Amino acid sequence: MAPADGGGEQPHKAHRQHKSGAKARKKKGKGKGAAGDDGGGEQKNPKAFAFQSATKAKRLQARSAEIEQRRLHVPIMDRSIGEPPPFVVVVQGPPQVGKSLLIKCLVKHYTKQNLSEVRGPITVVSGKIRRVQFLECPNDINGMIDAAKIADLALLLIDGSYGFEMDTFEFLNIMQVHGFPKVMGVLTHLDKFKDVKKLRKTKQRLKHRFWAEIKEGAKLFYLSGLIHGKYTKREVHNLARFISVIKPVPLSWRMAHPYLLVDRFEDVTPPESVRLNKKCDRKITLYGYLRGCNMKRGTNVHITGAGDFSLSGLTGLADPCPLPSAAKKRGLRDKEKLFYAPMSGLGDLLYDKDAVYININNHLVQFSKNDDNEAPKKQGKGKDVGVAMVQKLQNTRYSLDEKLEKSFINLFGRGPAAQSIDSDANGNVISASQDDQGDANGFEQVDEGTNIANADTMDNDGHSECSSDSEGDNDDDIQQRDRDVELREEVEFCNGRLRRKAVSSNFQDDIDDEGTDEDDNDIEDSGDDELSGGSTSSDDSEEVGASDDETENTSKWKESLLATLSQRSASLMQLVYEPSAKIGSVASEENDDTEANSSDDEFFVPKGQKKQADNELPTFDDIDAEDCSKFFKAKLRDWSNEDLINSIRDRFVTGNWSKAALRGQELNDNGEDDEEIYGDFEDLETGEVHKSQASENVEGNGGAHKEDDLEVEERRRKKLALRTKFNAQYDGSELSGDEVDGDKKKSRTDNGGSYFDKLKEEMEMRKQMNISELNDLDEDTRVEIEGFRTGTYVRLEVHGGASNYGMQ
Ligand SMILES: Nc1nc2c(ncn2[C@@H]2O[C@H](COP(=O)(O)OP(=O)(O)OP(=O)(O)O)[C@@H](O)[C@H]2O)c(=O)[nH]1
Repeated sequence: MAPADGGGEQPHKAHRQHKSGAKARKKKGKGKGAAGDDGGGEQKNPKAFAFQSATKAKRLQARSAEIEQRRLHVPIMDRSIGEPPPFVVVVQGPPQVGKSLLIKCLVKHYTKQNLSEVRGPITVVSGKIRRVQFLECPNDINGMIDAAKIADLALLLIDGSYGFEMDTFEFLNIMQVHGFPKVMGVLTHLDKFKDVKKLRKTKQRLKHRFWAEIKEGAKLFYLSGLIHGKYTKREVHNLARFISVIKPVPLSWRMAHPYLLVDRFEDVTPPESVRLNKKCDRKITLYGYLRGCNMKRGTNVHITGAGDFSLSGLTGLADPCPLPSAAKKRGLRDKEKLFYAPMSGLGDLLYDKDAVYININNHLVQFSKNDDNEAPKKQGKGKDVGVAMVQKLQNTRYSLDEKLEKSFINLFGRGPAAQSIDSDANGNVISASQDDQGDANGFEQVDEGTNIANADTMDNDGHSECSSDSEGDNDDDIQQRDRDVELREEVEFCNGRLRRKAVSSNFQDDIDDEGTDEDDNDIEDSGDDELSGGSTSSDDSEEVGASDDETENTSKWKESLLATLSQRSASLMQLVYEPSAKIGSVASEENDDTEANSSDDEFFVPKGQKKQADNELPTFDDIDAEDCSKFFKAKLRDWSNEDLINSIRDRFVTGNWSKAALRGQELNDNGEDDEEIYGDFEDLETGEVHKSQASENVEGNGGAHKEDDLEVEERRRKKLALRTKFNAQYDGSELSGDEVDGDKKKSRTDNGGSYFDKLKEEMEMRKQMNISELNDLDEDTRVEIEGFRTGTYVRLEVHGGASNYGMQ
């Protein structure tokens, strides 16, 4: 049929909206909800929306108040700026439980690299903004104590086929003392169970025992067994996901002290001194990521197991395992899956303060003596100079001792040979150390090579059905269960070694025991979806006083600054732009009163003597020192003295205010006088107009001032921007703007939330101000004032204490 209008477009039939029926009603309701045009039923019938039961309302109120209270924590000053240091995962368990294997599997998961042996901390990049450092906890009590101090997450490995051993409980107790970090249990050797029912019961029993020890709902992973000598990929993947999302618990002591987990160390003692005296004082360098808080030069350090030392050097190095740039792409490309394990012989480059060491795999460069004839063939071309040199060095017939002996004999000849012998000796010493290193590397790499070959065959494993379950919890309550469990140690010989079984009377340890099936489905039901349930809140009771963080280090950093400034020769910049005297005066101005007023004679009085003169009592300013608890005997003003009280009377309402006003008047008068003295005047004879200093500055240096003003203005704007950004992110302010529920708001204020919010805001503001101020300084000055920031890879140099390092 032809269209009625004779061509054009056929008009579409208009949509007919439902005016009645279910659809229309639904739409109506929606519209009301969104626009709220007619106020809805709440306005029409407020009674219907009022609470029905007073008890219920009371309970609701109590609940919301409880939730609110739980939200509140005394804020801790977070001093970290920039990239955070890697997250430390300590893998602990009794001997032969599978610690090394688990670390190897996790490293393989994150980096696709096979680790031949687990030695020292292993750093891997696990995400765009996250690095993880794995550490195998040694099987002795000292090792456990050290590991507990630095752990952010502890993976407790338990031999499922045997049950709990004493090592696990010992480590748990140690961790309790050091501020409990996050803990996850991992059951291994579950493949030893042939009976499925027995396996299920054992899992159940161990899970409840674990919960009793840590808390209800603590995470427990099950590694069901090995496939080609490795844990199944799926289970490792699940565990890795957990590790990646877990949030570290902020422990107040750790956040207030700088510490580092050393992942590499070198003995840099001159070989000659070692030769002369094997027990001479060694010089060692330690490398690691700085954690906790900033660290300044001149700090004393404690090396666990060795003692206290003063630092001879502290340098910041380039990050050996940097985070991939966050902005570029969404996921992590294979190339960027970085890792760093210098003690395990992984990683090609090692950076030092003034050198870079390159590791070359032996199978790539076959310099060993056996390949003497084959090497040139493999190269295809003639011998490279470098290759020839290395092989020549390998072909040395005489040992170092022999050569030294010979050179000693030659020395009597007094000919030109004596010189060459000298240099020879030096050369030998150097090459000897290189040889040593090469040998060591070679040894590791041979191992690695064989392992890689093995692993390649392992990789082709099929997936087994995964039964990895994680027992999640949604409960944030960190209160630990009461330890009313009686624990007994039973030493027995099992699987070729002595094992210390942990037997508790409250829990049936007999695996063969047929218990009730009450929770049989529990394990299978809980799954990976509970990832987010893992975060627990920390116990903040000990974190009071964190708000004073800014001031607590004041006196210390000023002291060290003054000391360094007085010692340091003036740099070129200072010579050109500032007289060195000025620096001294600025520093002394900042320092305490006594030091500022001290004469030259006093300046050269040794610090110790000065203290003695003060009757060895700490000064008032020591209260600001880092650990103020030590200085409680500080000599404060004697407020029983009447004169002293009178001297400050004017500052109170009862004081003589007229005097204070007079004083103010005098000050103003003086100011005016000054203006009169130095103000503008016109020389009537010459007709020259002299202007006051101030106005001259304003006019004459108008350009410069404008620039200054602009800078100030810009800085102010920057600060404001930061503040707004912070406010926008901050949940409290968001709520105050958007929150509709008046009750909630009220309870927040009532519960002191606003107080904590204010504290937090203040702290954040202070931090931002510090950052913006410090960013204006050049790097050296910044480090001098602030110290090295957390997350920096630092190199510590320590001198002395040979026997303590255990490296004779
Ligand atoms: N059947 C079975 N064997 C396992 C399991 N986990 C680890 N193993 C084996 O247990 C042995 C010890 O593993 P490691 O990783 O060396 O254990 P470890 O805890 O590092 O041992 P130490 O460093 O000596 O304390 C290895 O041969 C593993 O293959 C498992 O779940 N089932």
